[in-house]
Parts: sequence; C-alpha cells; structure tokens
Amino acid sequence: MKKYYPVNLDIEGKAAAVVGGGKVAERKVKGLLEAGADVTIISPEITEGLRQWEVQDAIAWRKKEVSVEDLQDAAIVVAATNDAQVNEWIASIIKPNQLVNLADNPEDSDFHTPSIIRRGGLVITVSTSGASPMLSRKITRDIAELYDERYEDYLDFLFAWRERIIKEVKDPGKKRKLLAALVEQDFLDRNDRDASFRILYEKIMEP
Ligand SMILES: C[C@@]1(CC(=O)O)c2cc3[nH]c(cc4nc(cc5[nH]c(cc(n2)[C@H]1CCC(=O)O)[C@@](C)(CC(=O)O)[C@@H]5CCC(=O)O)C(CC(=O)O)=C4CCC(=O)O)c(CCC(=O)O)c3CC(=O)O
Ligand SMILES: NC(=O)C1=CN([C@@H]2O[C@H](COP(=O)(O)OP(=O)(O)OC[C@H]3O[C@@H](n4cnc5c(N)ncnc54)[C@H](O)[C@@H]3O)[C@@H](O)[C@H]2O)C=CC1
Repeated sequence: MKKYYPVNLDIEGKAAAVVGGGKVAERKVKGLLEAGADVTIISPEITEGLRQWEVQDAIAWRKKEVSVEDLQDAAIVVAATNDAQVNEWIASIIKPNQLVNLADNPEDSDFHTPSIIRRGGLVITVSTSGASPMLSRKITRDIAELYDERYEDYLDFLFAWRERIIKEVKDPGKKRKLLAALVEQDFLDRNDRDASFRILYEKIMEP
C-alpha cells in the first residue's frame, strides 16, 4: 500500500473545481466549504443540497459536462462523476501543480479525504489509505466519544495560555514545565480553568 503524507491544508480562498453533482460531490463540497475554498461545480445536474448552496452564492455552478478550461485555474480538483472514463480523463489532463482526488480511484489520486472529527481547533482525521472508508468512519465514531464537545473551548483555553507563555516566559525550563502543566487532564473539566491555571502559573514563575 502507498504511503501518504498527512497535512492540514489552508485552502481558504483557493479555487476548487468539483466535477459531478451527486451525493459524493456534495460531501466533498461540504468539506471544501468548511475550509473556506472557492468552489465551482461542473455538472449537468446537481443534488438539492448543492442547489441550495448555489442559490445562496456559496458555490458557483457550471451546468455542463466538464472540459479542459473548467479545470485550468483550480488548485484542487475533485473528480466525482459516475463515469469512470471521465474521472480518468480528468486525471490525465491535470497539471503537475494541481492536486486531484478521484472518487473512484484511490491509486491515481494525489490525495484522499479522511474521515474527520472537529472540536474547534482540534482536528482528528483517520485514513486507511483507501483500504476501507467504512473503517475510517467507524474509528472516528469511536474516537468522537472520547474527544467530545468539551474539547472545543478547552482548545481555546490551551491556545490562549500557550500564546501567553511563549510570549512571556523566557526561561526554557519554566516554559516547558508550564506547557506540560497546561495539558494535564484536570483542566478539561474545570469551570474555573483560567483561575486555577493562573495560580499554577504564578507558582511556577516564582524565582
Ligand atoms: C480513497 C477515498 C478517496 C476519497 O474519496 O477521498 C475513497 C474512495 C472510495 N470510497 C468508496 C465508497 C464509500 N466511501 C464512503 C464514505 C467515505 N469515503 C471517504 C473517503 C475515501 N473514499 C478515500 C479513502 C479514505 C480512507 O482510506 O479512509 C470518507 C472517509 C471521507 C469523504 O468522503 O470525504 C467517507 C466517510 C466519511 C465519514 O462519514 O466519516 C462510503 C460510505 C457512505 O457513502 O456512506 C462508501 C460506500 C461503502 C464502501 O464501498 O466501502 C469507493 C467505492 C465506490 C464505488 O462503489 O464505486 C471508493 C473508490 C475505491 O475504493 O476504489
Ligand atoms: N470516494 C467516495 O467516498 C465514494 C465514491 N463513490 C464513487 O463516486 C462516484 C460518484 O458517486 P455518486 O455521487 O453517488 O454518483 P451520482 O450518479 O449520484 O452522481 C454523478 C454525477 O456526475 C455527473 N456527471 C456525469 N458525467 C459528467 C460529466 N461528463 N461532466 C460533469 N459531470 C458529470 C452527473 O450529472 C451526476 O451529477 C461514483 O463513481 C462512485 O463509484 C461512491 C461512494 C463513495
């Protein structure tokens, strides 16, 4: 099996072309919109969900079969038609600096979309390198119970304090100690997180 390189891409404002307008295209568009991409759908027909986004101006729709010009300016291309030959043709005309995802062909895709859990800034993704998308979904559902909604504002708490520690604490030993103390579980469930961490902070910072 191939080894993939996992990253979290910033695609805000980047052009994404999604070819096909079925349920798979709709799922890929949802993920692209969540990340702020500039999405264009190319398909003679689209689902009701995609149509809603088009009406709201959240995506653009070219009501046609795909051709070369539709893909030229896209940083990311998703080929999600139900015609394997069309998807394969898309892979063959893509430029080396474009990234393509083929909904029916893991081997020839430049990237796969993992199964995702988002808790504010916490993003947990699972991939099976194409072996079993259903297993990815099962695993994220199991993990989702462990890393539940509480993590959303917990992440804000960690982010704010980490920024402050990095800015204010010059002593490397104290900095490490504070950053390690921050992630100790008991802050997750405390209502008085900030107040209790502040006490610890001041104690560690004592000369
Ligand atoms: C390689 C990859 C490329 C990509 O799409 O990026 C790919 C490829 C294919 N999927 C197929 C089928 C299904 N995919 C799903 C669901 C998901 N598929 C997703 C990702 C990926 N799917 C990438 C690998 C990720 C990995 O390895 O983990 C998820 C995780 C994320 C997402 O789609 O964004 C999302 C779950 C999201 C969630 O709920 O968390 C379901 C279930 C359903 O739809 O309910 C089925 C039907 C059941 C079955 O077939 O297993 C087929 C056969 C098509 C056919 O029959 O023709 C192919 C092609 C092939 O395998 O050749
Ligand atoms: N990667 C994944 O997660 C999954 C992938 N699949 C694969 O994804 C593909 C699409 O699945 P669905 O969305 O369920 O299919 P669908 O049949 O609902 O939608 C296909 C869409 O492609 C459009 N289309 C067909 N030819 C076109 C062309 N030449 N140019 C532009 N658009 C064109 C159709 O108008 C339709 O909107 C299938 O090939 C299936 O094998 C299926 C399930 C999950």
